[in-house]
Amino acid sequence: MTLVVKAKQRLGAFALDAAFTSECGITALFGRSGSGKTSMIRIIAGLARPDDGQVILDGEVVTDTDRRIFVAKHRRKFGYVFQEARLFPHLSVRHNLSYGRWFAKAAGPAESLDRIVALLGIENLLERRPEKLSGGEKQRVAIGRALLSAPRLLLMDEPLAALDDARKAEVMPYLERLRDEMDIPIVYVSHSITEVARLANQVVVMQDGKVEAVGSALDVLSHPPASFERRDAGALLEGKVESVDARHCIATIALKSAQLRVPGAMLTLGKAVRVRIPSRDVMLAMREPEALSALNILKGTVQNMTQADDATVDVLIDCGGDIILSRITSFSAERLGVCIGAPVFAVIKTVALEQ
Ligand SMILES: Nc1ncnc2c1ncn2[C@@H]1O[C@H](COP(=O)(O)OP(=O)(O)OP(=O)(O)O)[C@@H](O)[C@H]1O
Repeated sequence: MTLVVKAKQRLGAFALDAAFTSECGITALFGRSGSGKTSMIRIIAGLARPDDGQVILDGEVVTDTDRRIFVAKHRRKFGYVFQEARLFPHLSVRHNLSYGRWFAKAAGPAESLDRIVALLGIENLLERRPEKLSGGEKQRVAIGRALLSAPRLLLMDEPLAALDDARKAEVMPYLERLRDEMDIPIVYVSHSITEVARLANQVVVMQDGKVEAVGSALDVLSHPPASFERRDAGALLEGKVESVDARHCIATIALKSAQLRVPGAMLTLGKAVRVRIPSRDVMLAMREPEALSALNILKGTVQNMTQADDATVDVLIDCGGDIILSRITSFSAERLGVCIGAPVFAVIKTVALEQ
């Protein structure tokens, strides 16, 4: 599946001028509030016409301003999930789901209700009305309803933004299953680095109506573009659970060549996981530190250094093919003599497991 989007649109004082191509899996549209993510998704959905642009899914043109093609939104057979679940309050969960299916009849073979219900873990909710569901449960039903309409593409606009952290954590594994088990491409709008780090295969970073960076999640997040909130900068790495020390609740994750220890006794051996290491949580040492409480100290070589406005330096460290980012003050960089090519030790204070 390939989605090609090119769009120019003037919205009051705001000018959208963005283009990207995405392949299968989850493509995250990521960026600050007002960067143009929703405007972009509205154009893909057919909820808005660009002044100039194209939307092409797998070779089928659904918008082309030059050729005056604009397929109406209900004929695009795209599914939508919004921030609010928007379920019918007077219908049970089962009937809300059937509503999605009813649309699918025109669209082609529908996914089996049982499969979707099991995928989203909503078996026990089928007879309930939406008012008796938690926010996370409502959102899972909304996703189920969208999937049952047999969409060719699923558009999700901040689907977790209205949920608290506990509900977000509840829904996230279902989104992962959706990504891994359903053959439906997803465009996922978010301004949460945690969601993007955990879910996205590809990331399109939006800034002031333009695409600032595009690429695999691992690449884009580990080489953060200028617009990234500085607190969001960090490395995203993939690895496998190599061993679990149940007594100490510590798992060892094997990366390309480095190993990381992370808290977590419940992990399955061999499971593929992602870890995110915020750059502000990585200190540098020029000699191997001893007797530290930090679980992870990686040896590497400085590959690049970028000076920021606030008297800090982002240091890119190559640890045998695993790239770690460290943010230190310019003062520390000078005092330690950190320079490109220097051997260093990265002392990692926290590792977030995005399993
Ligand atoms: N119909 C409109 N008329 C005028 N300005 C608009 C219109 N729609 C959107 N805008 C402006 O376009 C800009 C981009 O809005 P958009 O909703 O696409 O951003 P976003 O990245 O999705 O933001 P958020 O994360 O806050 O939802 C904003 O400055 C918004 O005020």
